Order: sequence, then C-alpha cells, then structure tokens
Amino acid sequence: MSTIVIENLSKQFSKRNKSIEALKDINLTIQKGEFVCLLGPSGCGKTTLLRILADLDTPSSGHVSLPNTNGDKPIQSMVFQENGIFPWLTVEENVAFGLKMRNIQSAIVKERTAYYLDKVGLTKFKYLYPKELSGGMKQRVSIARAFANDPEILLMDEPFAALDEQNKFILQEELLQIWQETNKTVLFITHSIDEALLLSDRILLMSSQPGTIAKDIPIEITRPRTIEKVRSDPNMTRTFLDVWEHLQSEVNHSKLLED
Ligand SMILES: Nc1ncnc2c1ncn2[C@@H]1O[C@H](COP(=O)(O)OP(=O)(O)OP(=O)(O)O)[C@@H](O)[C@H]1O
Repeated sequence: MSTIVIENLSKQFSKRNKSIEALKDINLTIQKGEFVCLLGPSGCGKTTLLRILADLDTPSSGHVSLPNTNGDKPIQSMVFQENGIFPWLTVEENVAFGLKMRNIQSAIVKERTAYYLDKVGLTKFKYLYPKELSGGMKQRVSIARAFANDPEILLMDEPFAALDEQNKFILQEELLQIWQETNKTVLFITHSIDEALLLSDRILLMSSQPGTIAKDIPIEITRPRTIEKVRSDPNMTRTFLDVWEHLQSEVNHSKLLED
C-alpha cells in the first residue's frame, strides 16, 4: 500500500531576479511503513522536497498525494536538525503539545506523553526546559513529540547531524526501535552514507541542482542492524562505494558548472 505518491514534481524559486530550478521531474512512490533516506549533494533540493511533503511549501508543477486521515490525526510530523522545540515549554509540555492542540482527552495525552518520554529515556527530565538540556536530549524531545502525535508520515531533516557520534548512535537505535514498533513511514534526510545504510529500507540518491532522483537503491541487509554488521557486509561495502562515487561526481559536476 503506497503512502506517498509524487508525480512529475518540479520546484523553481526566484532569487535576486534569477530563477533557480531546485527540483526537476520527481516521480516517486513510497510504501506504508518504509524507511527511506534521501541523500544528495548540498543544495540538491532535499529540504525543499521535505517541505513540500510537510505542506510548508508548494510545488511549481506536478502532484503530491498523501494518505487521507479524516482529520483524526496528522498526516505528517517534521523533525528538524535543531531548534525544533518550544523554549518556553517543559520537556513534557513539548511532547504533549500536538496532542493538546487537537483537544485529545487529557488522560490519553498523559498516557501517550509518558509512553514516549519513557521510550526516549526522558521521564526523569520531564519538568526541565530546553535551555537545561543537551543537544541529544533536545532531539529526543523532538522525536518523542513527533511519534506522540501519531502521524502517518515522519519527515526528518538531518535530525542527528549536530550530535556527537556516541549520541547519534544511541538516537539512531532508539529511532529504529520506535519505528519498528509503530510501523510509521519515515522520510529521512542525511549526509551520512553510514547512517543511510544503517537506517533505511531504500536510499534515494539525488543529483546536484536541479535535484532529480538519480538512483533508487534498496538496502536489503536484515534487521536488527548494527554498524559492525553493515560494515562487514560485502554488498553494503559495494553500495557505500557506489553512493560515495555518485556523490563525488555530482559535487565535481556542480563545481564545474560554478567555474
Ligand atoms: N525559499 C527559498 N528561496 C529561494 N531559493 C531557495 C529557497 N529555498 C531553497 N532555495 C534554493 O533551492 C535549492 C535547494 O535548497 P535545499 O535547501 O532544498 O537543498 P538541500 O539539498 O536540502 O541542501 P543542504 O544539503 O545543504 O541542506 C538551493 O539552491 C537553495 O538556495
């Protein structure tokens, strides 16, 4: 069953009287429950695509079809790289925010908030404010809030990019656990090939500007996965090199166009 269908999507921006073609002719189908990573050179339109799916921006042409939820829950929730939580609310209030906005019964809000606070290990920090939290803890709040909202689709824009390796690894594991339990569809932007191999069912590799889907690569290594398992699998080594070479040539290509 497909959750997201994108047909002939293109997006142009105008910047200082010049037109920028950010996305060109994107055609894509994503199945319910799939974990898909978007990888591509800087400026290739990854965030633009996510923003269109989040309804924060509109396509210049083409069509996006998302599931219909009859308004009883959100279609999509977005997790940003940083600063995605409200500084004036406590950890608990941040996680409960979306549910309260939808006037969900307070007993359910409490139960669901407590469940996801526990999942991301923040129960004992629930009365703290964001300024009292580390970067990793803030991202945990964002993830707990996104899942507590119970959306059909999770849109994640480099959520772990600002974290140190150790924290990144712990959060990747937590995310995978919650994803497997909830069967949400996840679209996840990353610049890390290792991260994409560890997390995704599929890597969508984009070309440099204008962004197109250059390759659609299934990642078939069994779950649960660990970095060690991914690194020692010869197929994954080959995929890593393929993706690496693609990114290198796209970066070189866009440099040539700039020169
Ligand atoms: N609101 C906007 N107005 C004008 N140009 C924009 C706007 N948003 C994005 N762009 C341009 O569209 C292109 C794609 O940007 P986008 O942020 O989607 O790329 P990205 O792949 O997410 O980049 P990065 O990996 O560096 O985060 C860039 O050239 C960017 O400058």
